[in-house]
Amino acid sequence: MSTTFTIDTATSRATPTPAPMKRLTVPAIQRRKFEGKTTEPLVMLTAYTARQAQLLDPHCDMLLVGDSLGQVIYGLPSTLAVTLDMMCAHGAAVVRGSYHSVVIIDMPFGSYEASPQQAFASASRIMAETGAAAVKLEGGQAMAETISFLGQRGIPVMAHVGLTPQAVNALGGYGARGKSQQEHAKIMADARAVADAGAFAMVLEGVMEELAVAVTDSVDVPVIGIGASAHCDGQVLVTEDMLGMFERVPRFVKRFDTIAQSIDSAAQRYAADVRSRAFPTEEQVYRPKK
Ligand SMILES: Nc1nc(=O)c2c([nH]1)NC[C@@H]1CN(c3ccc(C(=O)N[C@@H](CCC(=O)O)C(=O)O)cc3)CN21
Ligand SMILES: CC(C)C(=O)C(=O)O
Ligand SMILES: [Mg+2]
Repeated sequence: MSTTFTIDTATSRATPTPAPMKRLTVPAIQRRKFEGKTTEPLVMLTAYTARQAQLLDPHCDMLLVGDSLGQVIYGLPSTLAVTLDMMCAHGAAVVRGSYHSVVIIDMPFGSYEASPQQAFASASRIMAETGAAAVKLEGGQAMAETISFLGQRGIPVMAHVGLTPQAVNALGGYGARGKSQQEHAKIMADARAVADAGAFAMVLEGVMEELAVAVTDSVDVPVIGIGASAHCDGQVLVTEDMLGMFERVPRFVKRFDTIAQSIDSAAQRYAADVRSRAFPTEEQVYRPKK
């Protein structure tokens, strides 16, 4: 009896046939907007490692390698110091760990804003080194030309409007956006501009709910909310926030577990067992067979 193998085009690795699940595509995600009011919302979570991707992948439509890894993985104070090297290393790991979800990689601060040409150089490196399906970048009207430039050259772009964390210094903090009439109009114009420029979907972060509903109803691509509205076409959260890794989280996070407590408890019991020589026992040491 011989086993047949499939070469996974995303990972170039041989996997036993049949593959567990079919890979979703960017056009399939974009089409979800038009499949009617009964369509289920799109499910997106962040992933930064191969094993995390493996565990989340079967439950998601999209996995985002977010620049939030700066804070979550590297202990940085904001996303501003995240580099292309970091995004490529974690992006490749997530693609290796996933078979089903569309993998999207955040473009880090400083790697795309100067010109469409700079954005293409950075995005093409991300696509080549990771095997991801798309990139995400922050900004509205100011990024429309860049989104269209990348799209025309074969790089699908997810936009990110509303609270854009890479602009934290200009915004003056991480507070909700769209409270004034002026800000409401600006964010609505940003959403329309990125949709018109050909973004296949957009993240809408940290905005007043009324604005989130209006944006979702005003653009013809999926709007993925975070601190936005249940009316959005999908939702995203940072996985570590959702798992309860942190004591303090933004208002928009729902905690589905409390893994910080599990890790603390396990480390405490490991330390006690080492100090009392209760670990290792005969189960964990190598002895000659009898
Ligand atoms: N772990 C994590 N989760 C995120 O959602 C996230 C990141 N990191 N890093 C990148 C950005 C930064 N984001 C943030 C960061 C802080 C708040 C926050 O503290 N929100 C407060 C209100 C703050 C204010 O009013 O000034 C809240 O209670 O919602 C929100 C979004 C969202 N993104
Ligand atoms: C919070 C999501 C949308 C993000 O951009 C990130 O994780 O970096
Ligand atoms: Mg981000």
